[in-house]
Amino acid sequence: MATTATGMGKDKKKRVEIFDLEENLAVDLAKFTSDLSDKFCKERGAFTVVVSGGSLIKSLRKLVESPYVDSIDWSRWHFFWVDERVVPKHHDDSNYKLAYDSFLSKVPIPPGNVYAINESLSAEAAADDYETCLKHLVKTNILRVSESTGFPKFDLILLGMGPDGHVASLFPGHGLCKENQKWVMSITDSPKPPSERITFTFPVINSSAYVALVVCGSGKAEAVQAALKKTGDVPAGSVSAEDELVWFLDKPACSKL
Ligand SMILES: O=C1O[C@H](COP(=O)(O)O)[C@@H](O)[C@H](O)[C@H]1O
Repeated sequence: MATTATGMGKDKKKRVEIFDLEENLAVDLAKFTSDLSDKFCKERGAFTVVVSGGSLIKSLRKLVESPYVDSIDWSRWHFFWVDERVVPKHHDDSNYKLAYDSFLSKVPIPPGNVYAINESLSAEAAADDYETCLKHLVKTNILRVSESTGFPKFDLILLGMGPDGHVASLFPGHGLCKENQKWVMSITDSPKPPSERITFTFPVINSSAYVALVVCGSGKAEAVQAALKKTGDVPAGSVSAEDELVWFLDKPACSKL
């Protein structure tokens, strides 16, 4: 059972969905993603999807089950990471490994449509390399560009949020949160290990057509409150989308609202 929260500001492009159980959140998130996949595959013959690491990946588990595993046109998916740790792909800290083990290994997305970072490079070079890859995909019309911002416009970005309110590898008080030129940046002083990472910048995240911000658990309730009530400096509060931002929350995560 989901409740659509009101009184969270006047932003018509923002919706807050609250679920009694994380299980129900996962069911709704799968339908939301599948509906967008159908829409964009029909409209433009491709679906560009970006994921974070962390707990988000577990909440995507219903997509790799019936009916979605058989009904989604996986051949048209293009799969990206909003942030990645600069570690080997088989490392337990790798966001690629996390997504591969419980998602990518279970669905037939063409391997050429899965855009992992080149982790053999330095963090700075890996960020430049990923940005170059995105620019190539813009040239080949797989990735759109936002008419209003000039930044790449993904169809859907699926984000988690840390207990401190960080999204992607954009941490509270870090200068990267203010970057307004680059598409992908490196960070070598991440407060959460591992320290070396790459991350999409806010202009890229906020130029996405749709963004889902998926947050569960009481440990994140204060950051959810600060982000939604705009009472604190938490990066998640700066997330927006060109068409729609949807917060998917379980009851414990919104216990302070
Ligand atoms: O370090 C990271 O943390 C965030 C949040 O993770 P969670 O396990 O608390 O949901 C994640 O979204 C990000 O991709 C990851 O690199």
